[in-house]
Amino acid sequence: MRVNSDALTTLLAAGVPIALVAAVVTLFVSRRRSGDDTSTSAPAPTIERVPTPAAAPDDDESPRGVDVPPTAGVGTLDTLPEQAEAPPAESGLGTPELDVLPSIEVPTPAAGRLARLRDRLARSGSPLGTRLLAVLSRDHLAEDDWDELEETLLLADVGAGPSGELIDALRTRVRVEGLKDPAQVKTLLRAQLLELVDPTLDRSLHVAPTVAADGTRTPAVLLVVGVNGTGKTTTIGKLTRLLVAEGRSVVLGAADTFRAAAADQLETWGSRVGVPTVRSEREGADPASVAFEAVRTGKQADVDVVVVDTAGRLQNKAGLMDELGKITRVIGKEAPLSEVLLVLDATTGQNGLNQARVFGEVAGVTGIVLTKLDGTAKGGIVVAVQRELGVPVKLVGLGEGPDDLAPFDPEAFVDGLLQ
Ligand SMILES: Nc1nc2c(ncn2[C@@H]2O[C@H](COP(=O)(O)OP(=O)(O)OP(=O)(O)O)[C@@H](O)[C@H]2O)c(=O)[nH]1
Repeated sequence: MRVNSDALTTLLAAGVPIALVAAVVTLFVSRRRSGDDTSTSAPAPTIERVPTPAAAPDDDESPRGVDVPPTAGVGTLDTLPEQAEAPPAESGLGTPELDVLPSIEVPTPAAGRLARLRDRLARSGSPLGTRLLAVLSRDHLAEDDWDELEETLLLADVGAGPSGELIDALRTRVRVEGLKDPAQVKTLLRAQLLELVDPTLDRSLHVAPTVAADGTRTPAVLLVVGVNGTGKTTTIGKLTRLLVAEGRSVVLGAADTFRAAAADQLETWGSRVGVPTVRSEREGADPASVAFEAVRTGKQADVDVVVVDTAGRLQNKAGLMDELGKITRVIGKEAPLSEVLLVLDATTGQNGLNQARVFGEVAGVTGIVLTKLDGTAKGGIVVAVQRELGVPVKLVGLGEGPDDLAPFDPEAFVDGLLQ
């Protein structure tokens, strides 16, 4: 690793306890994986931070100056005792200072969430479905009616291309089949909308670690990108809960170093469900360094998934490309990226689509998370953004609550629109 004198000074000033704390995270996670149950709620230690130089790849993109706080190893354990446990005395960490922190929460499983998606869409008034059905149930559909239908779709952010396709398909079938009965019209509309949303796309989240022939496991790495304020950190928090609810072990990487509060926010989300966060104590630290350390820590700790948050607060495409390119290259030294999730705010309409286009070009997006779907009746953005990027919406944000994130289900979504 080449380190210039400034960087060296910074490195020493930052004090980097990577090896030590990674070992603690490893101990914590391996205990959790092995299912050890410490049913007594022993308070866990606060680990003293010891400056240790970070090992890193041997080039200019070497990560440095990252702290790996043992956030998971803390808590009064009254719900999931196996999730947070003090390292044993033989770990060489010395006498731990005892600390009492909040209990670890039990997130709700994903299963019940799809129904909530339907409820939320229905409660949002869903003018798309209601207005479409109101027009389609008229006795004779004149040219103006078809224009009104198309306008309704456009207003719901479905996009010009898909709206035109849906109207053409509906027109043909209504004419050919002579449909009048509202129930039949609704069934037809449902089928057409579903086709637009495309139930054939693979919406599974790739979160399984890979296992080499020799049995070595490499965690799945999820990189979360998007413009600031779209809900990246919140989404990672919610997603972490979803993963924990499925029994997966997780490490978070706070590579949004632009704002110190973002790392605090992520750490808080993680600690609520016993998940550690790798972060830098310095605002403005190299995001790629944090990302690298998070993945390396996740590997050492043998976790299932590493989720990396990013800032997305860049002024231009070239800067964004540089930063995300560096993050992905540096992560790639440790593990392949399993998913690049683009977080988009559903309420931003065309602006969101422009963002999607840029991130799609620079970040190799594999899935979309559409947040704040609870705050808009314009569900058509699902169709438009999938068309724009050619990748599926995999998750949707349905509120600010900790479990308001659901795997996207096309049928539940369309039914929600048509309620
Ligand atoms: N209603 C609603 N609010 C949401 C949803 N997801 C996130 N939010 C809110 O959106 C706001 C921004 O969320 P953050 O997670 O901080 O956004 P970010 O993209 O990480 O922003 P930066 O850290 O500035 O890059 C917060 O107030 C969240 O509570 C959602 O699905 N529904």
